[in-house]
Amino acid sequence: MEVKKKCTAVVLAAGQGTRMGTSVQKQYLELEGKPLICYALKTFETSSVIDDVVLVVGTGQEAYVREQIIEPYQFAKVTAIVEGGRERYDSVYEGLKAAVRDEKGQVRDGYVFIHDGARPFVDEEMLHRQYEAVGTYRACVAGMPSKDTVKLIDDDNYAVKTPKRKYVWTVQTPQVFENSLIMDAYSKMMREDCEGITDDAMAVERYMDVPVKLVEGSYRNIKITTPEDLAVARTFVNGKI
Ligand SMILES: Nc1ccn([C@@H]2O[C@H](COP(=O)(O)OP(=O)(O)OP(=O)(O)O)[C@@H](O)[C@H]2O)c(=O)n1
Ligand SMILES: C[C@](O)(CO)[C@H](O)COP(=O)(O)O
Repeated sequence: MEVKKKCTAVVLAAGQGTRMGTSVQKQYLELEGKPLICYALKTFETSSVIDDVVLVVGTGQEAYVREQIIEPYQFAKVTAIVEGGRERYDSVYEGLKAAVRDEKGQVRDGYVFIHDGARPFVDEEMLHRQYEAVGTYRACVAGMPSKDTVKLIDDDNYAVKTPKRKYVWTVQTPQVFENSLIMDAYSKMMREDCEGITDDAMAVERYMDVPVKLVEGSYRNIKITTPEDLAVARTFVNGKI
């Protein structure tokens, strides 16, 4: 029987939530009785795939997060809380450094699941699909076929290209990688060029000779970005759809 590889989730909660426009950062907004970040953390806590969690928070927020999130909700799998950086990729890199190294500082065998704390509806089935896929492909990201036609535009908003819709997926998190692959990709990227990087797969696409596999996520796995997303999230939590 194959031995299960260690899986660490890096959960990102160091963003400002500018597009949400609230004084409280969106990951700590209350969603039907508990902070939004608790939904993803609970899924990882109860998952049979995820062994431990590194939580990436904003500067100076560690005590707040311990007192208001980790302790009251008993998230025992959160073994490290680290401070993130200015851009999402800075935060991911901080999380990765804490997630993939052993006591001797070597990158250990295993997989890392990088997840936006602002996506509350990651689910256990998705984690299983990704665990299966990463064993084969080394790099896999959750995504779904685009429901809309997508246009590439120029700086003046003129359409320049319309890709065939069957080839267009919108990408989500978790984005899952072999530890050594994503560490190599991120280390190179942080040294060389992070321009325009908006997801983790791009680090592998840009710096490693390994194709990234898209794995079915879920249409419920939305990122809470603007106020209308919160209304949808409430509907999901209340089981109305
Ligand atoms: N420097 C950053 C930026 C983002 N994130 C995290 O990355 C996820 C996805 O980012 P996004 O939705 O863009 O969040 P924000 O950066 O907070 O939002 P905005 O761009 O509207 O400010 C979120 O869980 C966010 O907390 C992070 O940890 N560190
Ligand atoms: C990683 C991501 O969630 C995939 O859709 C997304 O790219 C994050 O982007 P944002 O600019 O931080 O919202």
